[in-house]
Amino acid sequence: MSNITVCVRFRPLSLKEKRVHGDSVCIMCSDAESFVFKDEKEEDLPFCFDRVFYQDSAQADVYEFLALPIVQDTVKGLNGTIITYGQTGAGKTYSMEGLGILDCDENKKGLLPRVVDGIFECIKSSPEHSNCTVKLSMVEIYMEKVRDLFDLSKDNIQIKENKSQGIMLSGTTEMSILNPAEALKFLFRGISNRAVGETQMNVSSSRSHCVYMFSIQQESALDKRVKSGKLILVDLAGSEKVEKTGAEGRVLEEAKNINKSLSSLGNVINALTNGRGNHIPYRDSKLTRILQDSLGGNSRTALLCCCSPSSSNASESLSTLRFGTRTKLIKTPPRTNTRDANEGKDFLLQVTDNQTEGNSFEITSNDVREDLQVTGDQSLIDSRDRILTKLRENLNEDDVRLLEELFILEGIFFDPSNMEEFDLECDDVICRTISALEQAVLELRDEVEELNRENDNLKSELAIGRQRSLTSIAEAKKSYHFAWVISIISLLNSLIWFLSMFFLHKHKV
Ligand SMILES: Nc1ncnc2c1ncn2[C@@H]1O[C@H](COP(=O)(O)OP(=O)(O)OP(=O)(O)O)[C@@H](O)[C@H]1O
Repeated sequence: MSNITVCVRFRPLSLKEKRVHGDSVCIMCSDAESFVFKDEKEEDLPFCFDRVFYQDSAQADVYEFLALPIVQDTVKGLNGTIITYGQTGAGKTYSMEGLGILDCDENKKGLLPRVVDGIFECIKSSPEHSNCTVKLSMVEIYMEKVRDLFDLSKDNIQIKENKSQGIMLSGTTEMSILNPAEALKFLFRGISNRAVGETQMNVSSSRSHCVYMFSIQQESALDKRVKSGKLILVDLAGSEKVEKTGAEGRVLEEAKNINKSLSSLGNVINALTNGRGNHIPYRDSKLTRILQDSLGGNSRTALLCCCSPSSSNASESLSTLRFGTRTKLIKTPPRTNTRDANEGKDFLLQVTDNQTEGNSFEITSNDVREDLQVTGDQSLIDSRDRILTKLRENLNEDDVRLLEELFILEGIFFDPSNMEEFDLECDDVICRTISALEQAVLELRDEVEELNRENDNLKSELAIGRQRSLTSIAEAKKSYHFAWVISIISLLNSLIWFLSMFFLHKHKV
């Protein structure tokens, strides 16, 4: 079991912060892993993380500690994720890209260009590097829609789930990249298409969550096994207090969407760490759905919490630090993704081929079938009705009506092959439905467990009762034999008495 690596980075005070609030900072450095934070009430709060990067930290140090081990693992076939999180203007994009993705200043290069270099260096030193492909796709989540940054006409990409490959973005444009220079060119193109706007905290503020996905495949020349690693970098949009930033109109709408998806991320992390093993609300937002594998599944993940050191931003920085502390409690065990070469080719087809969209529902429908052990037609109908009842409890009326129109009245029972028929606009409803369905399955599973427990109790009570009855029957048999013996003895006694009387009478004693 490996933890998510959580690091904190404080950027230098900005000119504006210095001008308006002076040099006052809210942190006192203890060492490379810990510091003391002074909150708004001037109370000292100690914090400890995997690594703390202070104001004068170098971009190269952040890359080497946080990203390089993940890059190396991705080339070996593990999935990896690197996320930058923090208040707007806290330094997420600077950490991710540097001053600009094509900026030539070696010291200021961010994680992305270094990751690209790292991927190709690791491939070069790998023994299987001759049969290797690297692909890049880029999407942004803007106002709860996933947009392809390489093809802006694809502005509502669907998030799908496949049993073997996990979460996939169906139909996104994938660029094959042969060297770092080519990768930078594509990154520049995608980044230029991002939604950026001016806020009071940042003149060039990212108004969307940006997701960079590198997929690396290597086919072994020896045994033809394919190793595939997926490396996801996420530059989150910054959280902001709208009352503080004075956002209005479109900027306010954007801020509301950003804050909503970040709060869904917080809810997922709380659910993953509260130790109750309950339902994880991944489907509450596009962001959490895309990060599902990274947070709760098959990925080695690092989180960089970016903060302003200024006392004027203490409350925002404190909330970022608390988010980081909570995330540190998640455990994710990464697995190597290896399969046969032919299987690997199928995967490549699946990612690019829209015809396979239906596969996304495979897990849910199979799980439901397995969970309910549906075998015959009648039990299938019974199970469907029970699930529908549960769904009705968890969905609003409109969703249930649409759901019925979509596939229940048609007699379709979550059959993946029928999924293509659905209007893509209904995807949100389907997502909520599947979420509710998962909840229903969990509840039904609890019910089944409860019934099994009751069944076990009844069985043991029955066994005790049976044992008692057997003992009673044995005792009754004993008493019955005893009664027989006593009766025979009494009969013999009577006979003796009768014969004695007869003898006495006959001889006139
Ligand atoms: N470590 C750093 N060293 C020097 N300058 C930095 C550092 N971090 C951030 N900056 C500067 O601070 C400003 C805001 O940073 P950046 O745009 O990265 O913030 P952000 O967290 O991405 O904000 P938003 O969420 O609004 O996009 C930029 O001008 C950036 O160059």
